Amino acid sequence: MESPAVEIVDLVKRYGRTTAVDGLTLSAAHGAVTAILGPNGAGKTSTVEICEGFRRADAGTVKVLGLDPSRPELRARVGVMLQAGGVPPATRCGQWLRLMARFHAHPLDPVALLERLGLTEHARTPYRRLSGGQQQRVSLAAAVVGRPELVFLDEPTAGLDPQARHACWELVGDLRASGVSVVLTTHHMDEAEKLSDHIVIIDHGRVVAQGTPASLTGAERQLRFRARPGLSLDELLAALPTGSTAKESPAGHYIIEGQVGPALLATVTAWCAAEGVTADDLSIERRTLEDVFLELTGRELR
Ligand SMILES: Nc1ncnc2c1ncn2[C@@H]1O[C@H](COP(=O)(O)OP(=O)(O)OP(=O)(O)O)[C@@H](O)[C@H]1O
Repeated sequence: MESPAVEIVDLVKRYGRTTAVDGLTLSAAHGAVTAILGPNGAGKTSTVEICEGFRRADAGTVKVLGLDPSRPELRARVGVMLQAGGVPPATRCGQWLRLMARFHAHPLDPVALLERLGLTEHARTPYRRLSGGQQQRVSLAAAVVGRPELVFLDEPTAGLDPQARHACWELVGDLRASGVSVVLTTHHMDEAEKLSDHIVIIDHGRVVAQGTPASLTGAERQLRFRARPGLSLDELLAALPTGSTAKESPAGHYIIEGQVGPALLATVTAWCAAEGVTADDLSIERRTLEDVFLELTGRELR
């Protein structure tokens, strides 16, 4: 069996008294898109930057394309998109991409890449004069122009408008289709669900769940509605078939799980009518990745 593109075992990273990564184990398969999700401060960037060779681990092992991340030969094989850009401020983005392309044996065409990411008319603009979203796209282009075997994208669509976000998603889809392994971090659950083969949710520097998007969200459906906050869930549950669960999360948003079908729907609407409650936006849906994420990592702000 082919070894993973990235293999992390028992990784620990400390900054003084803060343990940012606390025994994290994960692997990212070859030719797949792996998304690392986690609340602010969960340890995503620390983990990714150790894989990129920018930070040193305090304990554990990390292998990137089978090699230690500090090995110089990885530079030609791995593309990196940093949160902070990493492009010299005075450099024109077209010039920067051409330079990056020259470091690689079989680069993508920089002109076509600029066009694809909507940067053609900004090719001669110094990096520091570009908008945040344009700078973000330049960093993305720089990460992939060398046609890497593996690419790390740290929050690639943060601050991008919907058009640019879609262009980025298409690019990631094409990378995957051409056999490139992609490891990305994101706070956008829809993006992770749409793009990834494998999702790893981390919190407090450890993996709390992982799997395919479908295995994480499950096949179970939920009935959801909005109504005034503080309805008696005990009374509602008493009216529902055994095995059902009901919760209010956040206030005024009700979620019922169990044998979700017409009978349950009828019971809920009848109960609401008897209580004089108007149930708005009543719908039957699958659990979303965001539901799973919040269940696993809580609602507390970090
Ligand atoms: N250079 C540093 N010095 C001190 N503490 C740091 C340093 N870098 C990160 N930390 C701390 O380590 C923890 C993990 O940070 P990290 O940037 O890895 O999280 P993250 O999951 O990428 O967060 P975000 O989603 O906000 O980007 C945080 O508590 C952060 O404050």
